[in-house]
Amino acid sequence: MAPPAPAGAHPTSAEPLSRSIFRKFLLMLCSLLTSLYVFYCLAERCQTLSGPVVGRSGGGKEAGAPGRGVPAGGPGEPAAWPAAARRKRLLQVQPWPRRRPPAPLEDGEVAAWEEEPPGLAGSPGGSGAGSSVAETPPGTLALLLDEGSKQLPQAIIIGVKKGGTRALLEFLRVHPDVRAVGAEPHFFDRSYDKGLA
Ligand SMILES: Nc1ncnc2c1ncn2[C@@H]1O[C@H](COP(=O)(O)OS(=O)(=O)O)[C@@H](OP(=O)(O)O)[C@H]1O
Repeated sequence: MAPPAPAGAHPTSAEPLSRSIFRKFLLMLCSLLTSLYVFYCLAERCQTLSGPVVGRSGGGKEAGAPGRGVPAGGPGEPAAWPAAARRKRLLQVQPWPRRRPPAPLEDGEVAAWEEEPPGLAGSPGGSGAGSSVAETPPGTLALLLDEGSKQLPQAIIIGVKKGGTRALLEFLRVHPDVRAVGAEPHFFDRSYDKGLA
């Protein structure tokens, strides 16, 4: 019968083998956890840098298509994303408040309306809202809008006659993010009594 090994004696062969396996297992576990953490961080990063959404209405009609509301270099170009985000705010839908407009201005004239409807395609000042104005009889603000959409213009040009309002309208129309009406609606001086409906 063998006496028990004294303290500090050389361990048996089975003991270092189990320790070696345990160390390898720990090493593999640490590597696995590190890999999972890195993968998680990369997934979060990719989710944050996902492509911008342009517009809210119109489905995928203009999303990814060249033109209004899409970065010039394509939807996947990171350098153009900040500009696209700003444009997205410009193209967001503005709610249509159900209330009467303020009192008409004295000695004032509504010269033109500027609007930026969401998801509108086409050239600025072209056949969009401008053609609606030309075809719809005056008296309602609906004539400023495309069919099926209701929204107030985001900007209104107000000025006296011969005050240069037409020139201002034409200058603004040049901007690609401005959709201007084709004709002056004269809402406050001609159609105010009919309301917004
Ligand atoms: N920047 C600038 N400087 C000087 N004059 C200018 C400017 N922009 C427009 N105009 C003149 O303004 C006149 C047109 O004004 P409106 O567009 O307000 O006319 S309207 O009342 O809407 O029909 C029109 O004048 P008339 O040609 O005498 O009618 C324009 O020539």
